[in-house]
Amino acid sequence: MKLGFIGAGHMAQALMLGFKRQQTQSVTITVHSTHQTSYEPFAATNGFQAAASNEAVLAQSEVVFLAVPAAATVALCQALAPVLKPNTILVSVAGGVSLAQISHVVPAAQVLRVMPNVNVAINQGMTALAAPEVMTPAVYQKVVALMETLGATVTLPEANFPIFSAIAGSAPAYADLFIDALARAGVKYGLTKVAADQIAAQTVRGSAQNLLENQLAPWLAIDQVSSPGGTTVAGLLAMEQAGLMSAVVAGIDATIAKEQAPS
Ligand SMILES: NC(=O)C1=CN([C@@H]2O[C@H](COP(=O)(O)OP(=O)(O)OC[C@H]3O[C@@H](n4cnc5c(N)ncnc54)[C@H](O)[C@@H]3O)[C@@H](O)[C@H]2O)C=CC1
Ligand SMILES: O=C(O)[C@@H]1CCC=N1
Repeated sequence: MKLGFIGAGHMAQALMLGFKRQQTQSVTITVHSTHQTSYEPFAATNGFQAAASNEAVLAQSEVVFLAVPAAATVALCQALAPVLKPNTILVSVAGGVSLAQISHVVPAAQVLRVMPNVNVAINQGMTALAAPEVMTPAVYQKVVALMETLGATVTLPEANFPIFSAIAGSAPAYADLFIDALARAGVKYGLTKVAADQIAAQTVRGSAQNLLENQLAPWLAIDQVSSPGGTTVAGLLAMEQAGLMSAVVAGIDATIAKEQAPS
């Protein structure tokens, strides 16, 4: 399948690297962004085609990912409208930009909204897709199958995108913050940061895999670690006293509030 990318920042690069790494579908990638110095070397290093313009990406691609800053997405679609081919599928990854806002400026286009996270780069992503009412199921399934090569997917109503974006799109940063906090505690007690980072990351990876493989609710796994009268429950209670769960929920509240009222 011929894939195109407009934008070559963090999200676009994660998607392109994931598509390069997966072995389920045969894909070719064409990319353009406003920063020549970033997309041209990236394309050359990875065997992708660097296009001279956004229009050239459109001309060469069946599915085009729009991965520019959210605030630039509608204007980008407006600029692309005159050169859009009717069978091109546009896939917007922009947080907080609705299908209605995009379809308003490209009414004849086949547009889909997805929310991936950066873990798509290693085919461990979590991606939501919103199925537009006007798109045929076959076209929609084609994009679902494409995104499934990058990790897990879920179809959600667009109304759920802000919460999904918070607990999956942004959450790699929040999970990394927790890992960093564990590691810094390790440094406090004498471990090197390099060793502590690895220990904390592997522990969190194992815990996530345990929940998924055994379909365990987190609280059940927490109980398994907490020996009666032991160290873990003492740590858990101190974390709760410091407001860990409330702090996380407050962070998610702020994430959603920002998406719903971008600056
Ligand atoms: N970074 C992340 O983890 C996630 C980001 N997103 C969405 O992905 C989009 C991009 O975010 P990032 O990659 O983080 O930003 P970024 O700032 O790293 O990348 C933006 C890219 O867009 C390019 N660009 C800007 N205007 C352009 C135009 N008119 N034509 C062509 N290229 C243009 C820039 O040169 C740059 O390559 C945003 O809409 C964001 O909401 C969605 C999910 C997760
Ligand atoms: O920070 C952001 O706005 C984007 C959307 C989800 C993850 N990153």
